[in-house]
Amino acid sequence: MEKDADGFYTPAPVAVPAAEAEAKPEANPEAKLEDEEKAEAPTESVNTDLINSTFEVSVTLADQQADSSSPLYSVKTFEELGLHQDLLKGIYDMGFSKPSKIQERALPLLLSNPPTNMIGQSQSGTGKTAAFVLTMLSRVDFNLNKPQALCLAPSRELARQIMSVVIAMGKFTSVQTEYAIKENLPRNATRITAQIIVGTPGTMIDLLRRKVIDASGVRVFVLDEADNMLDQDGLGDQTLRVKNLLPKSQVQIILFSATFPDHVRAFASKFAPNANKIELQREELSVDSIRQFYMDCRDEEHKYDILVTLYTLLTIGQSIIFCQHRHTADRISARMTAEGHHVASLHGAKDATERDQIIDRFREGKEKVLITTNVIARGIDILQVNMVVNYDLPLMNERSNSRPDDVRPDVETYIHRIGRTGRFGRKGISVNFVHDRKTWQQMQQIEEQTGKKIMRIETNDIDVMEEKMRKAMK
Ligand SMILES: Nc1ncnc2c1ncn2[C@@H]1O[C@H](COP(=O)(O)OP(=O)(O)OP(=O)(O)O)[C@@H](O)[C@H]1O
Repeated sequence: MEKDADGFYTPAPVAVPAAEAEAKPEANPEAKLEDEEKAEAPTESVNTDLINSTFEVSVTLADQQADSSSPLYSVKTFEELGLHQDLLKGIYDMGFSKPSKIQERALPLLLSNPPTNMIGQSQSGTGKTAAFVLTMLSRVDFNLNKPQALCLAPSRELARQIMSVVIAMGKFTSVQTEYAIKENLPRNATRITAQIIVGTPGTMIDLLRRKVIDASGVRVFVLDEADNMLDQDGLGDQTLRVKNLLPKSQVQIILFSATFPDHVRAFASKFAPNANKIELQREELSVDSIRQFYMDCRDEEHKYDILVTLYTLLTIGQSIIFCQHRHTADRISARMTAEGHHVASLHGAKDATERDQIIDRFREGKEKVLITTNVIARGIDILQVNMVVNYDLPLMNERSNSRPDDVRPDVETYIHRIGRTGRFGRKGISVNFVHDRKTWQQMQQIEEQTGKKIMRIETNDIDVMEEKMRKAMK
């Protein structure tokens, strides 16, 4: 496979027999409800106007979009990508002026006829959403009142965010949209006539099974965070079941993610046979505009003290603090709140209404510090987030770790977590807390596997620490 000057691998489509794609066994399909959906409870009508926090951010994109080594670079204009006039209006209305590299590369392939499947990889925050949303909007017949494009995401927060992009980009079209996330539909809904449906896999399966969604007209099936959606340790079974409920031919399958680890790559190729592929190399996975640091903490308690010491820095812009467990997120946030700090916590055990309120308040800047779990490690796009803290490093789940004393870091989740900052060329910093030999080794493995240096920050000289971090954020 040849790598081109822009650092992308674009091999010819690889032929995989369609039958193989369906061959993956469904392990006890009824048993596993996605973790996300288990936690969901009744919610009120959905606020789709989610992207209302962008205007405060000033950024000079022009230089980066003119630098051929940047993932934001393109030689083409949106006009040259074959998009309908109404969609161009939507794009410019969102304030975009030039496509990013993934948009420039993927869109002509995605829009060409006959439709071809796509496996697309590009760093976090480089505009993959627009590429698949514009494809869905381009393939829909607005005169036909039936589902034509389905999009799946791993969390309700991400599904809601994607929907806000569909609505913003489709503003000058007559597109109709609907959610497939728990409790968002009226209970007595019998038939969805909307053309684009965005949701999470469990609810999508339910609506397809009950024929509330008639799949006969579906032409596009998108998986955002596709490696996560196809992972057999995670949502893979459910995603495959959705696919099996769609027509066997005519559906263009589109997979996008910033990461495609080896163990899902082969399955992805079977899931989306004969796909055009746009791939990155491992060392290209995280963007350079995110400066990575670590802090040596003495023990768990010291981690908490350091977090509190960082509070002023955390609130310069906005920050996301990632913990491994829900109870840690709750504990830290309760303690910080009791000590007079202003923080919010979000995880999958909270009910849907509360989750929606928390993320919306954070998006609007009403909360500046969000303490959370991996539930929002992927996809969430909030431009003012300039700092991510890995209070706990992300770890592979138990099934993937052979020995409990040799717990491996989850490098993909790490890449997605730090990618919540540094969006579309903005600067951001990430800070890892290490507090013992094990976490130190885990961080070293992350460093090795990503090929990016993680710099030490002193924890005992607050002024030096602040100065270093402020400088990296500028
Ligand atoms: N061509 C463009 N010009 C300006 N801004 C853009 C452009 N394309 C996307 N953006 C903005 O860049 C931000 C990141 O885009 P997006 O969320 O699609 O990234 P992503 O590649 O899907 O990231 P992740 O891997 O984290 O999901 C969004 O705020 C989006 O509105």
